[in-house]
Amino acid sequence: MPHAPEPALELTGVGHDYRRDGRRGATVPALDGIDLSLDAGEHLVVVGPSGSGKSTLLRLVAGFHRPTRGTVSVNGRPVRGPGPDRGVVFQRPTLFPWMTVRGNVEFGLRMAGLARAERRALAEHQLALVGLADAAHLRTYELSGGMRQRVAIARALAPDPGIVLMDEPFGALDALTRERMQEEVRSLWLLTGKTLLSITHDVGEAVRLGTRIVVLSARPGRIVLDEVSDLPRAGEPGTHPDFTATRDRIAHAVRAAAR
Ligand SMILES: Nc1ncnc2c1ncn2[C@@H]1O[C@H](COP(=O)(O)OP(=O)(O)OP(=O)(O)O)[C@@H](O)[C@H]1O
Repeated sequence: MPHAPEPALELTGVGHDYRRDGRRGATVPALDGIDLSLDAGEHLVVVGPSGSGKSTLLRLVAGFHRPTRGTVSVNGRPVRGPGPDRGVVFQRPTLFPWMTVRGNVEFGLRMAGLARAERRALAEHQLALVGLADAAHLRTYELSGGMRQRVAIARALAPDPGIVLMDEPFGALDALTRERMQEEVRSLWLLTGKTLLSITHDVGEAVRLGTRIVVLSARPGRIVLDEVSDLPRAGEPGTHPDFTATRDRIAHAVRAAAR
């Protein structure tokens, strides 16, 4: 019998406690009892009230922290630190202002030791995918917020990571740009077939983008709802007849989780 493919992401019995500064032994329980298995090509969106451990979950997958309990694996390999198999996009893109757009996208590729011509070809491909082919020569201070976030996405995608992690990627953008970026990320996901894990406060965004939606409870964060959705694969998810009912159900779960 053929082997089932490894999950793209697997969390088993994951818990995380932060140590409180200056108080020996005192800890803040941020996450507890997280079991999650995500298939390649899915887009998992994590929602939950403030302080429910969403960013902590993403940081554990990114390898910025080691879990206090349990294990995190990406493509069957335990996560022991940050690595090129995971691309990260933050809420406020951390771009290098002295570099051009292309230089920023090439940065990780240069660190990985790729030759100049190869770096350039990959960067140009990614910039075209995010609609910035004509902006490659600009400095990042010449860009709008949405353009900066597109550069950050191109940079995360360039090394071809197995999974892309996005921590509130549109949280700092105005409503119109945010909507446009949601649509762009959905198209990019359909086009590239990448596995994505993102975090948002916006339940509508979660339903528009997530093929899997997980709701975390308030501290410590535990999974209170884990739902598969086909909406992002179907045309314009915001106009789908199931959109409103799904959004209301998830919003209700988030409100209940905050109590
Ligand atoms: N570095 C840290 N040291 C101590 N406590 C922390 C640290 N980072 C987060 N916490 C605490 O862990 C809990 C979970 O935080 P986390 O940022 O993961 O939640 P979140 O759901 O992403 O919140 P938000 O939606 O407000 O960004 C919170 O109570 C927070 O105060």
